[in-house]
Amino acid sequence: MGILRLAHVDVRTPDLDLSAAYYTEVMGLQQVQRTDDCVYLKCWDEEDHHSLRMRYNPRTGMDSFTFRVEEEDDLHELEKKVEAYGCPTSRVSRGEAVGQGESLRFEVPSGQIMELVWDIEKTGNMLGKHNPSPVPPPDLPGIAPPRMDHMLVNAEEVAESAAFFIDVLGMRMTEQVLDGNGHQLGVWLAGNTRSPHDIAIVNGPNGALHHWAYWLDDWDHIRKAADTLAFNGVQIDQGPTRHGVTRGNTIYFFDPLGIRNEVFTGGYWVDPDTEILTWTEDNFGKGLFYYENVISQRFLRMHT
Ligand SMILES: O=C/C=C/C=C(\O)C(=O)O
Ligand SMILES: [Fe+2]
Repeated sequence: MGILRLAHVDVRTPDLDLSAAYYTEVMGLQQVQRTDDCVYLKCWDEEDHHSLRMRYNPRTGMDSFTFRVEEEDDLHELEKKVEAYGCPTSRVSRGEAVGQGESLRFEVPSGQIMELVWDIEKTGNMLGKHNPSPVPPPDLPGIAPPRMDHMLVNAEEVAESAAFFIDVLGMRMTEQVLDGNGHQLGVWLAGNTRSPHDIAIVNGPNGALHHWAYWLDDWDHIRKAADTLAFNGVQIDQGPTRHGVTRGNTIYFFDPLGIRNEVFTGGYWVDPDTEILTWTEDNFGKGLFYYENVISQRFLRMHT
């Protein structure tokens, strides 16, 4: 019951061709559909219609992010809870969005538009369902991650936002960073997955997207991703390095329009009863970048 996992991120780009070229050739995603003003992309091991929608608009930004719920009825249950909290909701009917049926939309307390959906068009991964190969075709261009992993949004009031995701939407907190007064500066939240985070919220401007991340299967693929990024002249923001929070290995970098991407691997498994890990502000540097123990102004202040 409730929130299952991240489904897709919908962003705007002033240069659809450039963005599509980067996400197919450098990131190595599959372009699944193109309309007049939108490109739909997915990773090779994803079953859903798409995990990224890029829409032409003169201004770069995030339109919305979508989580999948476990059961059809969850949309109705969560609609009541979100309304009771005081966020107005609206329904997007079947046929209005490509690749999915009816969905529920609302603005989260930190200003981003969130969407919940159960009915997603399943187009299958690249391996098929009969005698599937364990690996994708060897000639996929670019980084070619198997799937999207998580995203991070900013909030001026992290605690208020975290309470919404936990108390109203029913997500579980796995880690948090507290300032000297015990106020949350960052929280890491999981849906019904074994991941240490499906979404994280860190202090910053309301409405902002900090990054979304693709999963890679091991640390060696992170190293190869760094080679691919450097070869293609992509601006690397941080890494390759390790997170203290989640224990994951990571690289952050920017797409051609300045949207931050991450590739991520490792991290631990969480059970529903795993205890919350807490970081103090004086260890925030290690929490984010365990080796460097310092967070750059660019990492803290650049958002989409
Ligand atoms: O302030 C940003 C914190 C980023 C942390 C992660 O991207 C992560 O844990 O995956
Ligand atoms: Fe991340």
